[in-house]
Amino acid sequence: MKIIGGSIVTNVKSSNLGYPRIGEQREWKRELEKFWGGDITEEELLQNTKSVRLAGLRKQQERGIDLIPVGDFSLYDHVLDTSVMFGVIPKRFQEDCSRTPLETYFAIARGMENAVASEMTKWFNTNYHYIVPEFNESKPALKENRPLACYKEAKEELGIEGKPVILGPITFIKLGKGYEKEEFPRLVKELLPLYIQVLQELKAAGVTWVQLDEPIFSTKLSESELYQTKHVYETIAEEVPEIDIIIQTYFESISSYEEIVNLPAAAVGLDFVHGDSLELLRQYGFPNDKILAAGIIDGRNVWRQNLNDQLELLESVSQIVDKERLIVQPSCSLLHVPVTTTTEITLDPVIKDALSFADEKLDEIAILVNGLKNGKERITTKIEESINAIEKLNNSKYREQVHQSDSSKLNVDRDLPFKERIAIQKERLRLPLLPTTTIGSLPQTTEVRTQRLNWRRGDITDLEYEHYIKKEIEKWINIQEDIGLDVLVHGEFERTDMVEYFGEKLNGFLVTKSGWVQSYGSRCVKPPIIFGDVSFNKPMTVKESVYAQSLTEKKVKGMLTGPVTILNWSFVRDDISRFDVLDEIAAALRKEIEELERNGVKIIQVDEPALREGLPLKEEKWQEYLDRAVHAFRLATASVDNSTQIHTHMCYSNFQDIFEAISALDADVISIETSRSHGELISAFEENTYEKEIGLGVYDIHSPRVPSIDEIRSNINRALKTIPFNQFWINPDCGLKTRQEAETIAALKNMVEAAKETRESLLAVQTN
Ligand SMILES: Nc1nc2c(c(=O)[nH]1)N[C@@H](CNc1ccc(C(=O)N[C@@H](CCC(=O)N[C@@H](CCC(=O)N[C@@H](CCC(=O)O)C(=O)O)C(=O)O)C(=O)O)cc1)CN2
Ligand code: MET
Ligand SMILES: [Zn+2]
Repeated sequence: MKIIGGSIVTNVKSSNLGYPRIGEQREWKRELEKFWGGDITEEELLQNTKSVRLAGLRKQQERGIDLIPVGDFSLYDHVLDTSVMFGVIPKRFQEDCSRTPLETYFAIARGMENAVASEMTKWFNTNYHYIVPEFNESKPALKENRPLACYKEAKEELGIEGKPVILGPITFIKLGKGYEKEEFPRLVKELLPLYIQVLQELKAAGVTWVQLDEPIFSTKLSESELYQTKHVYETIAEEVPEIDIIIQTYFESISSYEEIVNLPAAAVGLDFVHGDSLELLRQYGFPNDKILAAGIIDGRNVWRQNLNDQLELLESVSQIVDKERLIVQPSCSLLHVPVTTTTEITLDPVIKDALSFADEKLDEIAILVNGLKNGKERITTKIEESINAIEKLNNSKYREQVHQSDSSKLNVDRDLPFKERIAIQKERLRLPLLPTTTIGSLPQTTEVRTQRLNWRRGDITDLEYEHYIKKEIEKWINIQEDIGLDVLVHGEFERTDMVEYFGEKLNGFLVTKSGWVQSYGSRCVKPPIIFGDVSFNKPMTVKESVYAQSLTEKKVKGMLTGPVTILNWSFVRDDISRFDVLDEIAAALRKEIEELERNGVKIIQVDEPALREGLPLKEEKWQEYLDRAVHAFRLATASVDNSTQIHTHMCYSNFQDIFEAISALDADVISIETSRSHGELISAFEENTYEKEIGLGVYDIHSPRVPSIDEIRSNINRALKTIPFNQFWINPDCGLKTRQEAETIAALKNMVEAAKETRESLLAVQTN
C-alpha cells in the first residue's frame, strides 16, 4: 500500500477541523471591542485572546483528539488572515506606515476615516461572513507564516503536535474579486509559490499534517479551474512531498468527485452529513493509496447524534476504505455551533441531554474512534446513552403533538396583481416621490442592552422595562420626524436579535443562555433552537408597532422576520423535514401579520436577509429550495388586503441567481443592500426588468463613517440610471442597531437631504 507523504497511518485517528474562537462566555468578543474602543493596548489584546485560544486547544487535547487544528483561530476572519498573510491588501490601506499591521488588518475589515472597508459577504451557505480579498490592488508576497507561528505556540505552550489549517489556494482565489475569469491562472501562478514556501517552512519545523480547506470543491468548477486545481496540487506534491496534505471539503459532497479525490495528496476530507458522499464513494470508489477524512458528526446543527447510526455509517464507509485509512471528524469546522452545553444550567435535562455543541461533538468523535479501533462492545454504554437521550426527547411533551401542517389549505396569492394593488396603496399612503425610510432597527445602545439585562435579572419589573422601551420608541419617533423621514420605524429596541426574539415568542423554540456563534467580526448571534412543532402563541410585535403609530401622523412600518430567515438562522429539529418546519413558521407568521393589519398597521416589512444564503451549493437543488422559500413567504404574507403594503429586505446578496424568485415573493417593495459591493448589484437590474418598488441601500451601515450628502446623492443617481425613479425608495443598506446614536442621526440627515435634492432635480426636469 502506497501512502503519499511521510507518515503511515496505522490506525484510525480522530480529528477536528476548527474550533469556536469566541470562548465559553464570548471573552474574545469583549477583548476585541475593548481594544477597538481604546480601553486596552494591542499587547493586552494579544495576550488576552491568546488565553482564549489556548483554552480551546486544551479542551481538544483533553478529549484525546489526535489531529488538533491550529491556525483556525482568528482576530476577525480567517479569509482576511489569509489575504494579509499573502500581502493581498487593498491600496487604500497600504500607504500609512504609522499604523501597526494589526491596525491595518482591522481597518480592512472595518473601514477608516478615509477608506471604505472591504466587502463582507456570506461564507458559503452559513451565517458567517468573510472579508472579500481584493486581488487587483497588490502583488502577493508572503508577509508572515501565520500557521507556523500557531503551530509553534501550541507545541511550546501545550505540547500539542498541531495540524495547521490553511485556506486552500483554489477557494481563496475563487472567493476573491478584482480579476477576470481568464486571470485565474495568473493568480494561481502568483500565489502557489507562496503556499509552497509556507508548507516548506512548516515541514522544516516538524509539521506532519496540514489541512488545506477547499470548500469551493462542493460547487461546480469550470474545466480550466479543474485544470488549475490539478496543477496546484501536483506542484505541491512535487515541491513538498514530505508533508501530509488533507484536502478538506465540507458543506456538501464534492462536485467533480473523481478529479478531486484523485489529486495527489495524503488525504481527502468529505462531508458525510450534507450531500451524498457515501453514494459517490460507492459509485466511484476511493483511491487505495489515500486516507479518507470522514466528516461524520454534524458541524452545522446542535443535536446529539445516534452513535449507533454513525458507527454504522462508518462501517459502510469502511467497506470501501479500510479502517486503517480513516480519520473520523466533524462535517466542518465547529465555528458554526456554540461552545458547550455545560453552561446551559437552566435547560430541562430532557432537552439538554439531546443537545451537542462543539465540546460535546468532540466527545462524540472520540467515542466513535474508540469503537472503530477497539470494537463496538467498548462503547455500548455510550451508544445506549445517545439513543436514550434522543428517544427521551422524542417521547417527551416537547414533541407530543404529531406534526400536522394545515397550511396547505391557505391561499398564497394576493387578491389583486401588483400593478393594481400598488395604485390602491399609493392612493392610501400618499408618499412623496423617492420615499425615504430605514430598514428597521435603530441603535441598540449599551443603555438599551443594560436595561434588558436588568430586567432579565429581575432588577427591574416587566412594567419598568416596558416603560423604558416605550420611552426609547418615543424618542426615536421624534428624531425620525425631525430628520424628515417619510416612513418611520419603531426601532426594534425590544429585540435582542431579529431571530432570537421570535424564537422567544413562538411555540416550539427555545433560546439558550450562552449558545453564541460568531457571525461577523466580534458580532455574535444566539440562534434559537427549534425542538418541536412551531406555532403562533400570542402577538409578538403588535404592541410596539401600535404604540409607535400612535405617536405620529406619518406611517410606521410593522416589522418582522420572515420564515426563511427564521429557519436559516435557527438550529432546526432534525426529525422532520426542514421544509415542513418552514411552512409551520410561515403559518405562524401569517397570524402575526393578520394581527398587525387588524390593528391598523398599513405597511408591514417581512425581512428575508437569509434567503440567498440558504441557496443550496448544488445547482440541481436550487429550484426546490427557491420554490419552497417563495411559497413560505407568500404563505406568510398573502392574506393581507390589497391596500396593505408588504415590504421585504435582504442584505449581502448576489441576486443575479435568484432574480425570478425575488420577484415571485410578490412583495410590493424590497430594500436591498448595495453599497459594499460598490454598485455591482445594480447591473442585475440592467439585465432583468423588475416591475415592483425597490430601495437600493444608499450607504454602508457596517462602518461608523458618516457618508456625505454628495456621496449619497451619487449613489442614488447611479441607481436611478437603471431603476425608474417612480419605483425607487431611499434607505440605508441595512438596520442601524450596531451604530451609535450621533453617527446614525448625522447619516440619516444626509440621506434625507440627498433624497430631497434628487427629488427636486427630478421634479424640475419634469416641469420643464
Ligand atoms: N441572527 C442574525 N443574523 C444576522 C444578522 C442579524 O441581525 N441577526 N444580521 C446580519 C449581520 N450579523 C449580525 C450578527 C450579530 C449582530 C449583533 O449585533 N450581535 C450582538 C448581540 C445581539 C444581542 O443579542 N444582544 C443582547 C445582549 C446580550 C449581551 O451581550 N448581554 C451582556 C450584557 C449587556 C451588555 O453589556 O451589552 C451579557 O450577557 O453579558 C441583547 O440585546 O440583549 C453582538 O454580538 O454584540 C449584528 C449583525 C447577518 N446575520
Ligand atoms: C440583517 S437584516 C436586518 C433587518 C432588521 N429589520 C434590522 O433593521 O435590523
Ligand atoms: Zn439587512
